[in-house]
Amino acid sequence: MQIRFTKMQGAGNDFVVLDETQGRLGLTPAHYRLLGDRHFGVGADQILTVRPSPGPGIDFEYVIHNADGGEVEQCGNGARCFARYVRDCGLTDKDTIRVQTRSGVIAPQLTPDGRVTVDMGCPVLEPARVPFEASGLQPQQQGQGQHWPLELGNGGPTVMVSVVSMGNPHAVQIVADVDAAPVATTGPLIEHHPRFPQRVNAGYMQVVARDHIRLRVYERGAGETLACGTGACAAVVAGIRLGLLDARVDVDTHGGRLSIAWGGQPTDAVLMTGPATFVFQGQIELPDTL
Ligand SMILES: N[C@@H](CCC[C@H](N)C(=O)O)C(=O)O
Repeated sequence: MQIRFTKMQGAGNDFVVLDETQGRLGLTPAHYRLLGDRHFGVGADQILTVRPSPGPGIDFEYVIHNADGGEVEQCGNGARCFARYVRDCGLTDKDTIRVQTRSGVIAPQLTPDGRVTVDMGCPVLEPARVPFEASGLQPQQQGQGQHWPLELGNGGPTVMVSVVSMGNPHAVQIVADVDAAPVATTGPLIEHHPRFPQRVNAGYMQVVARDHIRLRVYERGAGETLACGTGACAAVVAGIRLGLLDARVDVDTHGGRLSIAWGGQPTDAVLMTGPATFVFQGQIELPDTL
C-alpha cells in the first residue's frame, strides 16, 4: 500500500505524521516500526496519527506510536507538531484545539510568534500511579519532593530519581554535567528497570539556575532523542518540588529550547511552549501485511 506522510520536528524530536481523518490506514506495530526506521523507512522518534473527533467538545484524537512500534499515552513535542499540522493543513481554523490522547485531553494553542503552547494537564506525583513500584524503598525527602534510590543491578550504580507522570512515566535524576551523563549506558537500564512496570523515560537534568536547566532524555521505545517535551515538563515539576527551580524555567536540550511553567500544586496544569516545524512530505510503499 502507498501512504502519504508528513515529516515534522519539534526541538529536534522528529515525527512522521499520518492523517486518518478520512479513514483508517490499517497499520500494525510492524508498520509503525518500519516508518520510524532511519534506514529502511522514513525515520522518526515517534509516529503521530491524526484522527477525527471522538466526541463532543473534542476536536481531534491524537494517537502516538514510539519508533519501536508501541502505542503510548502522551508526547509533548508531538502535541505542538500535531497542532501546527491540523491548522496549516486546513483541518481546523481554531487557534486553540482540544485533543484526546490515551491519557486525557490536552489543549495546544498556536501563538502569534509561531510557537505552540500546550496545556499538558496536571502532573501525577503518587508513585503507584506513575507507575513506580516503591515498596521497601526509603525515599530521600527534599522540599516537597522525593528522590528514590534505584539500583541498576549487575554491579551498576544506584541512582536517585524523582518519579513523575505527565500521562507517560518519567524518572528524573539530577546530574552535575548533562554532557558527561552516562545516558547511553544507564538509560536502557532505567527504562527497563523492574520497578517501572510500564517501562519509563529516563531524564538527566543539570540545574543551571532557578529558571534554567539543561536536559537529556533516554526515551522509552525510542532511545535518546534530541528533546522530549513531556520529559521537560516532568523535570521542571521534579525540580520545583525539590525546591531547586522557580515557576518558569527554560529547558535547553540538544535540539533546542522549551519553556515550561508550573504553579507548584498537584492541581496546577503544566504549560509547555516551543517550536513545531514542517520538514517535508512524501509517500512510502509499505507491505500490505507486516
Ligand atoms: N518525545 C515525547 C515522548 C514520546 C513518548 C515516550 N517515548 C514514551 O514512551 O512515553 C515527548 O516529546 O514528550
